[in-house]
Amino acid sequence: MQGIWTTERIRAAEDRLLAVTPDGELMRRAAFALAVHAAEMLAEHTGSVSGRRVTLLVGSGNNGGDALWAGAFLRRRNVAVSAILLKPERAHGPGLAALKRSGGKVVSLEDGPQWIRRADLVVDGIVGISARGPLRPDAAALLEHVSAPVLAVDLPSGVDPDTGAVDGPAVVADRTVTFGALKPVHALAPASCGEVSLVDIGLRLSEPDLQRLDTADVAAAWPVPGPDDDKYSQGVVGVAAGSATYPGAAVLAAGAAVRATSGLVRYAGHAADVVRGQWPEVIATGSVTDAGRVQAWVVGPGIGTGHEGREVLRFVLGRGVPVCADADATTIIARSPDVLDARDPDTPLVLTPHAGEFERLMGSPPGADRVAAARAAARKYDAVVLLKGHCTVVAAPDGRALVNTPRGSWLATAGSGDVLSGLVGALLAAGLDPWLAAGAAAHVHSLAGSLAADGAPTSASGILGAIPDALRSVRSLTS
Ligand SMILES: NC(=O)C1=CN([C@@H]2O[C@H](COP(=O)(O)OP(=O)(O)OC[C@H]3O[C@@H](n4cnc5c(N)ncnc54)[C@H](OP(=O)(O)O)[C@@H]3O)[C@@H](O)[C@H]2O)[C@@H](O)CC1
Ligand SMILES: Nc1ncnc2c1ncn2[C@@H]1O[C@H](COP(=O)(O)OP(=O)(O)O)[C@@H](O)[C@H]1O
Ligand SMILES: [K+]
Repeated sequence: MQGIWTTERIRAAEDRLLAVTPDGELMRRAAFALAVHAAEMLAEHTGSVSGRRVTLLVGSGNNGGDALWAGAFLRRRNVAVSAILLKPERAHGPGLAALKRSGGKVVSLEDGPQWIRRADLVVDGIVGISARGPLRPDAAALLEHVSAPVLAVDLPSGVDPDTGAVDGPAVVADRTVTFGALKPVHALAPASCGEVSLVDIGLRLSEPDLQRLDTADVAAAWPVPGPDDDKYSQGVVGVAAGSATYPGAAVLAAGAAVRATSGLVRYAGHAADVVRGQWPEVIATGSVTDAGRVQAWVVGPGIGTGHEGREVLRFVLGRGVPVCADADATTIIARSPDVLDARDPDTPLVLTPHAGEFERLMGSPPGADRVAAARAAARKYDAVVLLKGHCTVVAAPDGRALVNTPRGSWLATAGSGDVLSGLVGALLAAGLDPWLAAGAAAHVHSLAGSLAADGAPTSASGILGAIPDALRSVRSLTS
């Protein structure tokens, strides 16, 4: 697991470290690493370092100080460094002195645009973890002139450090070099951060506020059959999805369950014939009441939100096994919360809303702080909540939260959520902790999406077809 800490926690840890570190030492550690990355980017984009032009955007805090010191280090490699000071009277004193000593140039805010346009690389030192609200107009105006690659110091300015939300003009970085620990912005705003590099400056932090699964975590968690297993022992998953008019959801959710784990998948609903035709290995029946025993249910995609759907949901919630309630099932729960009375409070429930379904469940949209939103829903429903979106957040009622950072946006295609619910259900049936099941499913789902797309649009069927390759790629770490 990768740990992610809020800026409040990071600031407290920095204060502890600053108290036992010589003055300026931490900033120099940070800035040296920045300069190394800047040189690497110059070499990558222009073929050389010496003689290239770097322009620093320098705010009034330590983030600007990092940029100024990095500029001084770059001068040693004969880089032409110019610094635009947003508040000259408040620029970081020692950093500015170091830049001037090294032969770096300070240019006025008015002349800034031409220096930005001529740069081979722009270093964003406008704001770091003390940023508040949208970028101020003078900083925002400078960004209009940026066309060179951008290296962000600690985080891309204009993006909220704790939520990743963007409200107005903001830096879009090619690379972000961050110090001490990952902050929420790095997991929640991947498109603004670009490639993220973490530099160790010696910070010591305890339990993270947010986590991200490593491929190795997913590999370790994903169930594989052993010598003593048979088709039943690995957990049988039941899928209650689709309808005669909309059989696609049933085919996709059941198919994802088939591909996710070995063992057995049952289907119950009005699309039994179509599911059987597509997946002969699935045992399909017309109704949940005669589906047979399962160790987890996936319920909801395409079942409708009327009386029959409600009764199907009530039935599966009452079976005493984990349930992944998706799509129409989340809408039914929002409209008729009493269906949850059928649930044994000790059996796991995973809800997988997209933003619209979340709004139905909670009465308001997720808003800028999606982690807090998912946590609130998890508490309210005493369920694991997987909040879908570009970055998917998974929160448990006990407060654990993880984020799945996507590889592009290829998953934004019809039916893709049905594939995800099949994956979650298969992992629940195998007995995984529901929070980990949801996180691991989201991880493999997005990996399958990017493998299926491979640079061109894909479809839910494509994502489904790429699940084996995604699992092979994940598992290659363990073999
Ligand atoms: N501490 C450490 O150990 C280490 C810290 N390190 C570095 O320090 C960084 C944190 O530095 P920091 O705390 O000085 O604040 P920082 O983020 O630079 O902001 C400064 C000022 O910006 C302003 N401002 C705020 N919002 C704004 C907006 N929307 N638009 C425009 N301006 C805005 C506001 O100033 P104001 O003008 O309001 O007085 C605020 O005070 C951290 O990210 C890392 O890079 C590393 O060196 C490693 C060691
Ligand atoms: N812009 C995006 N980038 C990455 N993933 C996305 C994006 N938009 C949607 N997704 C993912 O695609 C899936 C869509 O699910 P859902 O909204 O239920 O669609 P459907 O109902 O068509 O199956 C979710 O896993 C979601 O996280
Ligand atoms: K920055």
